[in-house]
Amino acid sequence: MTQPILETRHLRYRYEHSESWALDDVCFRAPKGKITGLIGPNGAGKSTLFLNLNGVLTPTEGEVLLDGEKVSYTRAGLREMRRRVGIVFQDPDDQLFSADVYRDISFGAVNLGLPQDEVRRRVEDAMQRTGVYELRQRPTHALSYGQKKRVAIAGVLVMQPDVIVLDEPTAGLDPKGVSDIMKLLCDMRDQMGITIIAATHDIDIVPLYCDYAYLLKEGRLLMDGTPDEIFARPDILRENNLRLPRIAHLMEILSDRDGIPVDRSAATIGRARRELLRLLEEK
Ligand SMILES: Nc1ncnc2c1ncn2[C@@H]1O[C@H](COP(=O)(O)OP(=O)(O)OP(=O)(O)O)[C@@H](O)[C@H]1O
Repeated sequence: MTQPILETRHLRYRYEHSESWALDDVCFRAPKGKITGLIGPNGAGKSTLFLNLNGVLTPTEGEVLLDGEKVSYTRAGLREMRRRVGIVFQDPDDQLFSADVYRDISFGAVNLGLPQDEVRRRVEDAMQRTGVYELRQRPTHALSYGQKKRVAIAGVLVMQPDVIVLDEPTAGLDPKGVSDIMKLLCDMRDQMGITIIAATHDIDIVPLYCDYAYLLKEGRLLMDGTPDEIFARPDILRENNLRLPRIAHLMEILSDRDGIPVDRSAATIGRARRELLRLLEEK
């Protein structure tokens, strides 16, 4: 793995009045400039981990490191952490509260005390990148769900973060909305070098867009690796109520129903392509 920009070491978190650990001994490393997926069933601890990753929650035990430095939970340390690690909640209505799109996106930059010109420059850049420029005067309540998601991402981009953490970025979107939002995240990685961490129940996102992934269950990390490594263990995914990606289902159908001798565990585009090319060459 390349150098992690954000890391937890033996992180444990227990909510007040709770007897069990929401996170237990979690060693999570987000490689710099990559997209890391976090998959896991309901209640696995994904949201709790995210809130620890940007300082909204303070670890009960263990530590969080940003760029190799232990996070300081002083006022200044937390302000710096929240500027560098942006969070996008699952429901954009939890994030948008200003009267119109422009004001909502500018909120964080205004709060940083930046000069007006710089605020305007950052907001315009964020609106262009997220494709919401045309909506800038609209009231936020008059936007579609997908548009609200983009505005929420733009509001984080104006902070010029190093890392953006997104809870279920594709939930509630139609298929085009899903590919548009994932393309936006890939562009932010490729053009701006932003590290992306995304929690998702949408397993198809992992082989298509993620560079690395973690599987979390009942507060513990069960497995991590590249998509190829993760999907080489379909038994573990099935045990945890996660289905295989569609690519793997296709390979299973070709193998089991049609009797074509492909490796039925090929779950990523790269492996499926290699399998199909191998077959063509053998013909
Ligand atoms: N405010 C809270 N107080 C007490 N327990 C909580 C609180 N929030 C979450 N929990 C518990 O912590 C554990 C992890 O929850 P969390 O919301 O982090 O999981 P998740 O993976 O994000 O779930 P989902 O996929 O359903 O959003 C669960 O057992 C949950 O009941």
